[in-house]
Amino acid sequence: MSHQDIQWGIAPIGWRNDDIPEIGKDNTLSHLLGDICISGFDGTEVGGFFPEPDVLNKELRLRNLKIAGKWFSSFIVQDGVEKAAKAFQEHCAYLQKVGAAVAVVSEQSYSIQKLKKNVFEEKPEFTDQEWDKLTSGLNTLGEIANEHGLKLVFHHHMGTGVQTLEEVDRLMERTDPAKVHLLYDTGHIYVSDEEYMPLLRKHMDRVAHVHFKDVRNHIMKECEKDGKCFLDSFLEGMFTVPGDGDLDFTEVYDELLKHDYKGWVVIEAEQDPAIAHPLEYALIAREYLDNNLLNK
Ligand SMILES: O=C1C[C@@H](O)[C@H](O)[C@@H](O)C1=O
Ligand SMILES: [Co+2]
Repeated sequence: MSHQDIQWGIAPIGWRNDDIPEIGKDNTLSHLLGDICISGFDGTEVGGFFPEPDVLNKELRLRNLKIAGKWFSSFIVQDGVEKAAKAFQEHCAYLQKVGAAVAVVSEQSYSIQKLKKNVFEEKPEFTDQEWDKLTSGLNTLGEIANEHGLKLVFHHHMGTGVQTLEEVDRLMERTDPAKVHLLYDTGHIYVSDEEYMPLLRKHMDRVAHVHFKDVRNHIMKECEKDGKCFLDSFLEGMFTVPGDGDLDFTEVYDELLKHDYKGWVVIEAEQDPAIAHPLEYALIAREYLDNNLLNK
């Protein structure tokens, strides 16, 4: 159990957002990587605007930064696993070339993540048959990840068919632990279930990647009252970096250490960069981690 076993990253999502490409569109890769160095993180995840592996590797090497992983939207339930597997092969090949540890997978069949629907009430539910299709498909994708020296980490996510603890339970029960791991995202499970520790305590043995996303409670409540969609909720400021919201990350961190967690913890706080200065918020996170988790 040691601090050194954890690598600390910060996601590009505070600078540029793949779901709304207009926001922060002038923030370049150099700008992002420079800010990551200034705020003292070990690396990042790959954003949609990142270049080919050779170009990226040079930029990383010059700054001594690493890549943790990259998001992949699967549509196994809607389109079948063959189509997903083809795209996932390419995804994993890219990740292998940039030395990543994990491939982040989110099942986006019938997802309302990008739609103007009430994210607090209108999420999709999978049928028993769809669950079978999803879980066996994920095992197939997990084999592909393993062949590339990566771990498939499944991202439970607001507005999708795998959002609540109950749904994560079902997914974990029906997938092979050697092929499908879990990405624990504090912010998504808190907005979904209003608590974040039960999921971690229950599934710690499957957790192979972590997103530290903080939540501003009062904004979450307002967004819920107004029936906002996911994208509008984050544009309102529902999410922020650790130290600026209402979650207690000391509890989470203690649990990770207790179980000898070895892997990445990535700060991930989508906000509008025109409102929340990305470097300013990276430094808020840095100060919180240093004062409350790493040097206590
Ligand atoms: O890991 C993530 C990636 C984003 O694209 C997503 O919308 C965000 O909420 C998240 O947690
Ligand atoms: Co996340």
